[in-house]
Amino acid sequence: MAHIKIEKVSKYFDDIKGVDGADIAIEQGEFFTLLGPSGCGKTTLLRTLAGFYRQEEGHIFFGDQKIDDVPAYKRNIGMVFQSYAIFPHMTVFDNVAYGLKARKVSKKDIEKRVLEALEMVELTHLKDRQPAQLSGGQQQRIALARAVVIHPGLLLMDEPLSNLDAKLRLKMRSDIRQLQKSLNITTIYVTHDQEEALAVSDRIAVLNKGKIQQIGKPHEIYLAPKNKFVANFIGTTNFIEGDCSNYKEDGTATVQIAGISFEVSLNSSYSGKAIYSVRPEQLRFVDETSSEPKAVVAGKIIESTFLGEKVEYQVKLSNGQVVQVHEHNIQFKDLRTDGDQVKIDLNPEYAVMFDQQGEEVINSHANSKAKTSTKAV
Ligand SMILES: Nc1ncnc2c1ncn2[C@@H]1O[C@H](COP(=O)(O)OP(=O)(O)OP(=O)(O)O)[C@@H](O)[C@H]1O
Repeated sequence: MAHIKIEKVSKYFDDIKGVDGADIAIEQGEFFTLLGPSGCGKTTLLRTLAGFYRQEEGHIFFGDQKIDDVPAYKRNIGMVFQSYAIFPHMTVFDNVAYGLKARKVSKKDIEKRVLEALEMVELTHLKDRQPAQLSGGQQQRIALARAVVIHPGLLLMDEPLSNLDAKLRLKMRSDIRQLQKSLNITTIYVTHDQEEALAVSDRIAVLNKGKIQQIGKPHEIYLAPKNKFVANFIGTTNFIEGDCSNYKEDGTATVQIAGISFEVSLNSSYSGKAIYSVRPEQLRFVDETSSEPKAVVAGKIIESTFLGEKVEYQVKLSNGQVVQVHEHNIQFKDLRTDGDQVKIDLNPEYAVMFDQQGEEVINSHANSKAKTSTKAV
């Protein structure tokens, strides 16, 4: 049985649907991330789970217990927010002890558990300090210790790293993940940062306008996006418009893109405009020696940016469209410069093709062979 089950939950603010029919089942110990742009409903869903909002539709279960009518303070949830929300007038120790005192835990047990929690976040040596004497990263660690010290059944984190600088963010996200794994706490994490989501999550739900677009493991979301929104929101991709025609019994059809045409396998019959999505690192330059290029199109490099581990090229195709190509493992001899004429394999094997509206995947691409868990419940 799922540890947390969100069943067709909708939360309205007058006529705005903050969350629209969310269906999610989360396993014990899972690190589950709600990812999406500003205003997509991440915080609303988190606050509904916490019991700060009451959903208008649907139900929430913790195990087999329906908790729709359980007040927030009885849900046994630990929370960490973007603003550290720690008490400025209390010491680090007292901040962490707060939830235990409220639960009338004995003084001896409070001492033991607070020290354990501070040890986990490596703050034992600062236990007598006031929060104002601590850095942002240290303050967020107090918030984390305070959330886990109550031994919550569920840990909710709302953009906990957004106030930290880039380097500290990387360190903290890996610390959070390790702590979460070692405690095996089911965690729901909110972020709008797709790289962060890919790095920390067991699974991700991508939201847009209150609706879940896709649920899957990080690689599934990245390699097999279910619609144009997800392909665009996660990572970088090239969208190339084309036409799909001539569907045959064997499941193949002809796609015309950027002045060339080639065969693709479709999931089912389709003809009409299509949107072809291919990631910059999946595109490759080809020459006479390349093995089996499938869909070669000519172009000219109009901008190259050397970034050490990779070079990012902007390539203008012969039909005028500009695509991004990222090359890794660069050797001196491979470097290309502005104005170079190149040929690119549009590589249908790894591309995802959407219908004209960008709502459905129409091709059966290599990535669809990966097992996907896009079903919500
Ligand atoms: N208290 C409220 N009253 C009215 N509308 C609200 C309220 N809270 C959220 N909304 C609306 O509900 C939608 C979802 O908001 P929410 O804060 O959940 O988004 P979010 O994905 O967390 O965004 P952000 O990343 O900017 O925090 C938005 O359209 C927002 O304007």
